[in-house]
Amino acid sequence: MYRDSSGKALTDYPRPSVAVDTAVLTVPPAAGSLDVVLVRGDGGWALPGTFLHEGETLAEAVQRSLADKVGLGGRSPQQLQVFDDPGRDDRGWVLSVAHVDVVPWDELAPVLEARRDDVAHRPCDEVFGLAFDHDEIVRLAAEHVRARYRDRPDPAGLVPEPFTLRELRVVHQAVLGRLPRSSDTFRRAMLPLLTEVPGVREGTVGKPAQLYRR
Ligand SMILES: O=P(O)(O)OC[C@H]1O[C@@H](O)[C@H](O)[C@@H]1O
Repeated sequence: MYRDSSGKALTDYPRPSVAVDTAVLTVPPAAGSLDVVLVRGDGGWALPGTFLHEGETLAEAVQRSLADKVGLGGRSPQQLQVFDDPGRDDRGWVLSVAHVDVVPWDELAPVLEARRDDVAHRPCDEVFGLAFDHDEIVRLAAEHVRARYRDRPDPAGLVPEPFTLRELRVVHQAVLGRLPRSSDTFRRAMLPLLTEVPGVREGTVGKPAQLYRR
């Protein structure tokens, strides 16, 4: 076993526990907001998270926590930031590696329905009083996703393809929490980044709208 010059092994020094947490974000239809998935735990509502097990990667721990606490599989959340305030968990010294994922509503809805007593979604901007420092993780995750949506058409793939410019703008508005820009400015910024596909969407009012993909 490795020992340093004073004869101590790594286990002779105080070590933090490591946890992972994930902000799973989505846009529910008609809600007009960027929502986060919350789970009911012993300390109240929280992000789905867990302690890292021996021999496990962070990505494996994230997938295990999403499967166990939300019932969500097949996702690969992205690392956001390490939360390392030594007092963040009053049970002891715990670092949390925060992750973020954006999941289309159609994929999330059946999962939420199956666990509706213990899993919920709330607008990110209205979430306060979560366990640990999870409020802060939600703020950071929302900022991260909003920054990605500022100049790119639906980078997380929330709008099913093909879509009209109006459908795209509605989702951008929900993610950003406000009207992104005038519809003309939005059109000018997004059009060069979209591929026109054959076909139009017939609406109840106005002219049929052109369809696009990312
Ligand atoms: O909920 P359990 O599994 O008890 O502990 C994991 C949580 O402990 C906290 O530091 C982390 O933020 C993570 O959410």
